[in-house]
Amino acid sequence: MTVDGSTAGARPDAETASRPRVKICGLTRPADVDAAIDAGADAVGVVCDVPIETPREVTAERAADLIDRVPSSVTSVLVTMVTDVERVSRLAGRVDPDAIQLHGGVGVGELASLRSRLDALLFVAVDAGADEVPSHYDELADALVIDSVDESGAGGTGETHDWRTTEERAASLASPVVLAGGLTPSNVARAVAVAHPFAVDVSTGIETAAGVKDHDAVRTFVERARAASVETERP
Ligand SMILES: O=C(O)c1ccccc1NCC(=O)[C@H](O)[C@H](O)COP(=O)(O)O
Repeated sequence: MTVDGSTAGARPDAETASRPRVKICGLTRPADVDAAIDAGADAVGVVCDVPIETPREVTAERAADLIDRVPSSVTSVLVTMVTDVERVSRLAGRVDPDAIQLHGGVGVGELASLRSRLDALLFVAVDAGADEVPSHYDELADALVIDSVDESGAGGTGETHDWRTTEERAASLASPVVLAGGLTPSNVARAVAVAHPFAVDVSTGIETAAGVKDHDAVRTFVERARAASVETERP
């Protein structure tokens, strides 16, 4: 899931330019990574180094193994709540993802530093309920993940938010917007129709148990998200 409108390594045609990209997140098992890739996901995410209790957190070693399975045509994303520049750089060095998704807030100095030091895309999570998006996020991030986060800024809540508000917010942002929070195979087409995101991101809504993906749900989610056109649904 590059952020210039193409899938990594491929030129976008008219069809791929108008469809939302799909990120499958919170992967903890090799079979689930393979299932997401086989289903046609544009990006896959693993959660590592977060200060909250979550069954989706994996060690850096496991994160590296999972990301090692991801072909170059799919964007691998390391999701973390660490923002200390040295620590993120070390983690990125061990795991070697295409992109890093930061949750929990990140200052302008840290974000600028990460931007200049890391050879990875930077996605920053934004609280869907916050009044405004910090301007440095829009200036320095490669994409903004508008998510239903908890009080610590963590994602993976399984909660939806007001997609209409997200759509209005996205219109004022220069960065591509990734819609996350409570998406499921049943609601993703409607979410795309309302919010017109660049990409959709799902974890909880395709699980049989926390951290375990339902492969049928993964396939259905990707199919329905891909079938939903951002351009043709725009009013
Ligand atoms: O999944 C977690 O437990 C998690 C913990 C801390 C930071 C981020 C986390 N997950 C991020 C994601 O899985 C996605 O970006 C998104 O939040 C998925 O939301 P949902 O579909 O509601 O689970």
